[in-house]
Amino acid sequence: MTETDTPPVTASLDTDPFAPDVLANPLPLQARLRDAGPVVYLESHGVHALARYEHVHAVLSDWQTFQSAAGVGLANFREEKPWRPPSLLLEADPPLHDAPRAVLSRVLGPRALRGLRQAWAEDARALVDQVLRDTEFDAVTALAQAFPLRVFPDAVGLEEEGRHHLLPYGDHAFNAFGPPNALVDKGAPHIAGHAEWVNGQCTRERLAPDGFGAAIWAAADRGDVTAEQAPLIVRSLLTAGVDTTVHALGALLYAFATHPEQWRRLRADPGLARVAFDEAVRWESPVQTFFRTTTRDVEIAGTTVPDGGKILTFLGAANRDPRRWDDPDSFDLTRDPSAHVGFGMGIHQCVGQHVARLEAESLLTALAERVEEIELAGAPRRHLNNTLRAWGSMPVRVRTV
Ligand code: HEM
Ligand SMILES: O=C(O)c1ccc(-c2ccccn2)cc1
Repeated sequence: MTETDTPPVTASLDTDPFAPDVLANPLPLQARLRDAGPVVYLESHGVHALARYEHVHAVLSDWQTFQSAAGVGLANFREEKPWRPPSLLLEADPPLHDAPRAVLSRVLGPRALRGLRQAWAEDARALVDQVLRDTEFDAVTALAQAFPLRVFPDAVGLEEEGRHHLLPYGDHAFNAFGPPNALVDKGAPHIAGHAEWVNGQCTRERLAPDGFGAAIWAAADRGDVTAEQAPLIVRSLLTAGVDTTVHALGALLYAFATHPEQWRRLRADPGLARVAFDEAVRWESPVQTFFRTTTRDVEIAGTTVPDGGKILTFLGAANRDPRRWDDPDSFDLTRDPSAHVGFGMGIHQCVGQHVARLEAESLLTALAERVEEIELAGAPRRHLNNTLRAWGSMPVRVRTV
């Protein structure tokens, strides 16, 4: 065998990316994964990991070779029953994916949201005025959780009673993409109660006549999707649309509380609110990882992954890849973050991203009008989740005008 015949050896690591200490601070493992090679075999779960921007982008852009229908978690739906009926968007490939996606693209699209802009801006100002009666508060509970939970359930058309089920339902759903570890065990005893309320809210009669939910049922009445599909499409909003934005807003507030010069830049130019949100999503990546499943034996950068193999894409690592980003670890409003993979990439790229951006812009604009300085008033505490990077609490101190 000459030198050139020797096949490249695939790097492997025995670190568990879903271990509590790694979830609390994933940055060292992300750097090790990026540097170990384009593809790294994770012995802990028998999967192949991608942490460099180039390969994460390429895999998410090729839905035929790297499918979603076998699940986007560690569980392989070809071998085991999902914990709940699969999502018609997230856990479906074309053609099944096409009609539900087209419906949500319209229901959640920028044009549909124009009617919410004024109301959300006013609601954000009302919340901020109320919170700023104190100069110290917990930014997670008072803002990052409070604002989405004030505006999003109303926009969907949910009943008032029972909305406390939303956060724990989503938290369990995102834990369930990981391995069956202690985080999944913690949520399992309660998920039936949360799911009963969530699934009940997806039925036509329990939805207000003028929200995203009613618009999905109207699409079923038009025949764009079937009446059987409509409740599952509404369920997508309730699963994917709450915890993600709560933790993205947490990331945004943490970024500004630890970068006073960037806060001054935003106050000087409030038009930076939207780019600030995307830079926070790149920098913290509230959605850290998820999987794809190969549909054939496929070679990725010299490593052959067999058909049915699970590929773990590290969005957080890709969003800080020095091969793609200058000074990736800095939170910097002068950069163009638009190519980040924090909302995914390709046909499954987040269909709710415009809703998330409008929530963030509404809240951030209201804060920038009144808060001259914001800083941490104590050590923030992480909330651990197998998929989400989140803050459990974040004491802050503000100086207002
Ligand atoms: C900052 C907040 C958010 C982040 C970081 C986020 C992130 C993501 C990511 C990474 C994906 C791709 C998953 C994959 O490729 O398998 C995704 C898909 C999705 N997101 Fe979001 N999301 C956010 C907010 C929302 C909101 C507010 C909604 C609903 C209103 C939503 C609904 C969905 C749905 C339905 C999908 C599946 C799309 C498809 O498979 O075609 N997300 N999101
Ligand atoms: O359609 C659903 O139920 C659903 C849609 C999207 C997600 C998701 C998964 C990973 C990263 C971001 N979002 C979860 C659930």
